Amino acid sequence: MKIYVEDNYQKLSKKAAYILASQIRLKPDSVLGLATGDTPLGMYRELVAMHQREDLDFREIKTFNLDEYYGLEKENPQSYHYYMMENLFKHVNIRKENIHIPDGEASDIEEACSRYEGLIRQAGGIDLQVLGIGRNGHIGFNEPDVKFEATTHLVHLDADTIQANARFFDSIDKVPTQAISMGIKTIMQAKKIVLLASGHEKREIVQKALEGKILPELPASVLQLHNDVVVILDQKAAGELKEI
Ligand SMILES: O=P(O)(O)OC[C@H]1O[C@](O)(CO)[C@@H](O)[C@@H]1O
Repeated sequence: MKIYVEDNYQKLSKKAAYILASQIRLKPDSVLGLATGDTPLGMYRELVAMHQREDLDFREIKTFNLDEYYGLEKENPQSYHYYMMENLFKHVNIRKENIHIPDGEASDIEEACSRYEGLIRQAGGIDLQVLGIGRNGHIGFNEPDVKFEATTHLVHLDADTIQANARFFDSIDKVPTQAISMGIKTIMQAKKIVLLASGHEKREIVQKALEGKILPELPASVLQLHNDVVVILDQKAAGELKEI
């Protein structure tokens, strides 16, 4: 595991964008796994700027997002479909048919999940997966007490996650209680993983995930078992690490 500690969020975002841009330039038909949440927003801004300034080319890129709320329409401003369109896809030259996000409106959930896994396989697997980390250690929407062998599936969100994400909704009772998420197995099959964390409130969970025991109670701890993980932190999120 390679850990970079950057001075601040802006530098973290630039570093992450640089790694993604290198992946895109070295392999223009890369398959990228993408994340939502506040943390990658700066990285997406940088990538859009690189596309506009330097012609960073997304034409052959395929993307698979980690997760989507279950029960929200794609057009809902709180959906991850909407987030990805607004923050990345509508600003770059990616082809619509190359964008994949779990279907939060699927009526046959099992079929939708296994189709998603099939599409990832058909694309040749994920070359580079971007991750954030939840305050409870979740990656994607894989909540504590996760099954490490799970692939894409329906998850029930933890009270902590619902609370944390309530800031994006009018009230807490509007936050969906379920989501479709890639599983830990799906994530661990990515060839390379880039984990981002920023801010004081992540410092304890980052320390436990990177330096503590590998436990289903802390889903992100499984990343210690992956052989190509780059972690990019700002100073605040790195504050509790012992080995830096
Ligand atoms: O970057 P944030 O907003 O702290 O979110 C952390 C994690 O929580 C989620 O937003 C889900 O709750 C994930 O998508 C994200 O990786």
